[in-house]
Amino acid sequence: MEKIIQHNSNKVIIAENLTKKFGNFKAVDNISFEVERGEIFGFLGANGAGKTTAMRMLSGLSIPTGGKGLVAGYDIGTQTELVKKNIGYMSQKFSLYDDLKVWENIELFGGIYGMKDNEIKEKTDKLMQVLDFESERDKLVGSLPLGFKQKLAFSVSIFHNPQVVFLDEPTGGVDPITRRQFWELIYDATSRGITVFVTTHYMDEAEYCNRVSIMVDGKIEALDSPKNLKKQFNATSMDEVFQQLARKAKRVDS
Ligand SMILES: Nc1ncnc2c1ncn2[C@@H]1O[C@H](COP(=O)(O)OP(=O)(O)OP(=O)(O)O)[C@@H](O)[C@H]1O
Repeated sequence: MEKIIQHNSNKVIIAENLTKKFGNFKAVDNISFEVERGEIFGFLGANGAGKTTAMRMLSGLSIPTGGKGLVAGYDIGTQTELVKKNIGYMSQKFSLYDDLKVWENIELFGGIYGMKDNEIKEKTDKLMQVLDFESERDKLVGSLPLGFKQKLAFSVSIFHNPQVVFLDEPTGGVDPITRRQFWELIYDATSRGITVFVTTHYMDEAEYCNRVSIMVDGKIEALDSPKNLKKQFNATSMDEVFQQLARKAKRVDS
């Protein structure tokens, strides 16, 4: 099937009036934005703002009820299998198998993405070195600390070298030092041209992004670099920016 965006296009994600309704309720309400290749794009919003719903649409896991989107050059409404092949995805809910060993998880996901056995083996060796995980290779993933699991899950999500990776609260529940180590892996991925689209509730992480959008009740209320957003909202931190916008939310969610 013909690609809609040219290979040399620098826009890896394009959302145009993207909307998702559940019955009459607009979980995602007409959002538009573009993300450039190699960018770290932070996708912020209070609980229930619509982040996960939007991210699931962009990942080919849920069909929009309105508007359109292109991810890695493919239409998220009609080419979901191609979208899924060209992206990585990591969330707290969709992650590694606890009852498989580290190397077995890598082999499994590499295989799902159509990688050849020798390529998987070679890259696994390299990854174990980079993560300093050689002594964990034969351990069950379920026995690893959460921070280790998150680093491994991220590495597995980009193992097939996708154009873009979607991370839904990838560092939930770990301490700031472990989160910082995780972000080193993110920077390394972007230096190899992988685009990172990340949701987080941690405002220190928002500061690490090239640009940040903030959703309120299904709509994008602000979108710019952390520096410009602070200027625009006359704030000293992203936390302050976020608080000013989140206060406007009418939607109540658990
Ligand atoms: N399948 C569904 N059917 C009906 N309503 C839904 C469905 N999925 C999500 N919603 C609602 O859509 C809204 C947005 O939910 P979503 O999970 O996208 O928010 P979020 O910004 O990711 O929140 P959180 O930070 O809590 O994960 C919420 O009000 C939620 O209850």
